[in-house]
Amino acid sequence: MDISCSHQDNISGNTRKRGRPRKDEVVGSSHTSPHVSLPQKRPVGQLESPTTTKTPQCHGTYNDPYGIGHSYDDNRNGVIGTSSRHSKDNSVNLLSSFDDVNDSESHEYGEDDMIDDENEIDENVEDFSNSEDAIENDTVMSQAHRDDMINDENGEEFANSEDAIDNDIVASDAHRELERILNCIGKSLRSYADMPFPPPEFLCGISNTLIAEERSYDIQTMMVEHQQLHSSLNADQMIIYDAVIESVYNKRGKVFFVYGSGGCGKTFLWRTIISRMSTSLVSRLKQHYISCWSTDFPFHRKCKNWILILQKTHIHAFAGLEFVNGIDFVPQEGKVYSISNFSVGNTKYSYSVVSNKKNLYFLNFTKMIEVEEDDEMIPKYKFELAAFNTLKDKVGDTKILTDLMGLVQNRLPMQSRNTQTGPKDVLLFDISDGSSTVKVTVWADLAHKLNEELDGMLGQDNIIIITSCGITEYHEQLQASTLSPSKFYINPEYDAVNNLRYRLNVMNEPIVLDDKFPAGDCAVNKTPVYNLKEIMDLRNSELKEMDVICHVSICSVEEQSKWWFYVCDSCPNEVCVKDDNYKCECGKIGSYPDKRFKPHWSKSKGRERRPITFIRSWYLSLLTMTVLLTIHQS
Ligand SMILES: Nc1ncnc2c1ncn2[C@@H]1O[C@H](COP(=O)(O)OP(=O)(O)OP(=O)(O)O)[C@@H](O)[C@H]1O
Repeated sequence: MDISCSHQDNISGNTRKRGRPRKDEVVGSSHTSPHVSLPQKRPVGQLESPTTTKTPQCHGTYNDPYGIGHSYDDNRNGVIGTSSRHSKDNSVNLLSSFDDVNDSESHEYGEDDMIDDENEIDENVEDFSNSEDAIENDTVMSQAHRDDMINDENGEEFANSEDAIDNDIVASDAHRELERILNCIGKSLRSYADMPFPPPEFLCGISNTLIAEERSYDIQTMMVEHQQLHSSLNADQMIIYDAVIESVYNKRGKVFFVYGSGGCGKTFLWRTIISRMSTSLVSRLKQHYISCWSTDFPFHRKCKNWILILQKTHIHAFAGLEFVNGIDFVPQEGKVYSISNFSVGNTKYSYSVVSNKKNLYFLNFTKMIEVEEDDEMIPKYKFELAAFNTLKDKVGDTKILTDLMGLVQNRLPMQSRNTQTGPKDVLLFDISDGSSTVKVTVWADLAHKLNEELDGMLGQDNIIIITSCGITEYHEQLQASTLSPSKFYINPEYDAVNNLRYRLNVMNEPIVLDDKFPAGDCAVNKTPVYNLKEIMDLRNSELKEMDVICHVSICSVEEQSKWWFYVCDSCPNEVCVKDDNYKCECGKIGSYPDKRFKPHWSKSKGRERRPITFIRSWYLSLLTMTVLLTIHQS
């Protein structure tokens, strides 16, 4: 057997031969060798060649500046890797964080499997309270839900819903037809910069032939094929396989040349790698599932909406009923799930519940597995809390719904309101941020649930977070009203809640500092006490992990360098203070940004300086118990 660079047809030859089997193809039947049949398989390294080396050669020395799939236009001459054609439509995007999702291109796989319901709010939602008398305004909101209503630049409140839908559909249909015609002559609307391109759901069945081919692979079949092929790889093939997969999964972007004589097993290896790629179409993401509601629109399929918290932020996911009915468990809020084989697309519709510009689409073959061990890297909650003094801008905003936080005040007994769909129960109360109040109307079942929970918490100051509200204004009084995706959280363990509580306390009473040094507990717990030198020496000890209490004297507080900063709750950027609010480049204005720390500590004054990162809970105790105390005392 030889493996050589000159093996032309390895990639540039007939792609069907090298490609993945279609749904109608039988695994293993797409390629047979005239020399070696499978029952008498002769793995790489055992096949004879009189002229060339028997050892497969694999080089992975070139970095791909663009990442897999964009690294080389010409992948002939025995280059084994992921061709741009494959990666473009079946990319292996190992998304490890939300940033990756943000950065990833829109992926759409198999239109039949796509969820085409990207609408945002349930038609049957409880809607905005009417500014007049807090009666819900079903008409306005349900029209808003059906349409992509937007505030007209000229001041016209909302477009006529039915017309807007029709026009959109007609336009998209026309663009689809144009695209189909252009495809016939090998062109596309995308070639014309000024021409709009129809949304993916309108492209069903007319995609570019290559894309259509790529989408027609049967994932289940490919998984079985991969298992079969992979289990047959010989040692040499396995080394190359591992190197390629490692590069792809760790985004190293290497280019590999695998060469050898005819019949030595290059194609076999190629098929094994490609079948692996296609079984991991897109990333695996761990996420907290936090919220669920249904949409059911006249022209869209039913769909579950989930809000998923990823490592840095959260995202709106759509799961079609085929997927929901196909899983044998009900996802539970707060649990962590690993999901794979989903699609990522741009947010195109109004009434988003999060500001994230990407959505996840669960496909029929998306996998969702509960993760038992939570490494606590994914936060339990994630909100985009709006500052009260920015709410005026959100009145009538049909783009992004609003999360609010405040102290519950002036709760009225449950009452009933007449609406267009009949009488509905409402719970009315105010929330305060210490300087202003917002009137809140909670509708129907959510109202009963909230009322019950607040009844059980009488006599204490309750801080509530209400998500996905609509904002209205009446007589200069801002009002928030719950909608279908709205949820409430009373006194959740969330930084912003602690901040607000602290702020409210500061406003009402003098700060009391705890003058007990926490290290006093060490005698009780028998935790060993080490000085700084002894702690540093622990680096050389065999102990891998231990709890210590460290007594340190703070000689000075570094005032010049910033050792913490505020970050936006919509994106990871640092925010700056402007007009009593925190403003981010992304446009978000908030009152309760998250804090990030980048402290340094000194082994001794002026000498070795070590950057360390503390998790927030450690810092809070440090701040209240030590740093604040020291500052005040000195
Ligand atoms: N590890 C393996 N286990 C079983 N069969 C194998 C293995 N490796 C290769 N084969 C078989 O050996 C035959 C030749 O392999 P393959 O077609 O991959 O070689 P090749 O190097 O691509 O040949 P050519 O350069 O002529 O295209 C095929 O029938 C293939 O199924």
